[in-house]
Amino acid sequence: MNFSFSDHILEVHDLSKYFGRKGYIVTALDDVSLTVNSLENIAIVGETGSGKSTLGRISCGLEKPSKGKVLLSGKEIGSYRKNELWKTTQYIHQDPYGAIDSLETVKEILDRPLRFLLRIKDPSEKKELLIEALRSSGLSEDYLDKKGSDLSGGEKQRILIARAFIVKPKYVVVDEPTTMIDFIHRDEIIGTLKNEGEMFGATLLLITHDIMIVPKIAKKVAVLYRGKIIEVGWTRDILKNPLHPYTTFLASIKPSKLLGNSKIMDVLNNYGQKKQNIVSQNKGCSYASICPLADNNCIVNEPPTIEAEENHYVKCFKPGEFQL
Ligand SMILES: Nc1ncnc2c1ncn2[C@@H]1O[C@H](COP(=O)(O)OP(=O)(O)OP(=O)(O)O)[C@@H](O)[C@H]1O
Repeated sequence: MNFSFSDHILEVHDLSKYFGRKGYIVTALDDVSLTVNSLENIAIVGETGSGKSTLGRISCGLEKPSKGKVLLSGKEIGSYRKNELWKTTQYIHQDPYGAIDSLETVKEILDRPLRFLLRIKDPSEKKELLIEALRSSGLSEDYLDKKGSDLSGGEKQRILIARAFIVKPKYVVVDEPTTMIDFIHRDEIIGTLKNEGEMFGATLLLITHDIMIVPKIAKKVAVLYRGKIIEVGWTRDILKNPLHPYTTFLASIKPSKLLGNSKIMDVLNNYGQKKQNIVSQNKGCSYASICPLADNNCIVNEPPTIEAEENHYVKCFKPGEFQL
């Protein structure tokens, strides 16, 4: 499935990733193709284990594909020098608690990319960049001397955002930015990410379980299910008119303000658990084992990818037939 734009920041072609685990192979990604235009943020949604982080990590060079290729700004990702790669792309980790050393000061954390990637030595230039990075992520200069242990989860997340954008990357992968954050701070973090992307001219790839935050930040969305893209298109089209039964299910979850992310994840994970009682299939649609519409054709044959409306692709024999 190829969602095509001009001026591509990212092109993923026929990407597969296999992990060997305890004598058997896990297919984390299965023949994924995706094209992302510059400055058009994309969200990758799907349940636990669907391959979102693997796709994000490969797309910014943190992991190597088993098959296929990735072009970043038109250049094969494997051919970047390390220094050049980390000035072009950054990855914001999903766990701000694990990613920030509690003994380091904010100044030390933010200084590292300035020293090792941008090679900035002049102290006044450094200070200016540090303050700019803090301000644009919603924190004041006073944070420079705070230690990791002094920061709340939301503040840690903002420091990770500041650290990523301080090098002015063109492409940033943001892995589950709100999972470990209080529900009430979720929108603020999403707003900060969106503003930073716009301010620094970076395209974001947002990885999330939570389809509700997608329209706040991403123009496009790709839905992953068991390592395959099963639907991709403009966010507004997919939320208004989901065509794959799985996307229909995702789009139907309307959390109240009282529901936190963990609750949404529980719903999705419980839904995914049903799979475990069903014999896994090698052929056919990967969703057939739990799809309410599946018939013998879906079990035996792999569904084609069709363009159901302009720039709205779905991999299903019965697009749009499932309603909740
Ligand atoms: N380093 C690894 N070694 C072995 N298996 C892995 C590794 N990384 C991922 N996997 C497996 O690949 C599959 C996809 O994992 P991935 O983390 O990409 O999914 P995800 O959709 O991001 O899940 P989550 O939302 O829980 O982070 C899973 O079955 C996972 O167990």
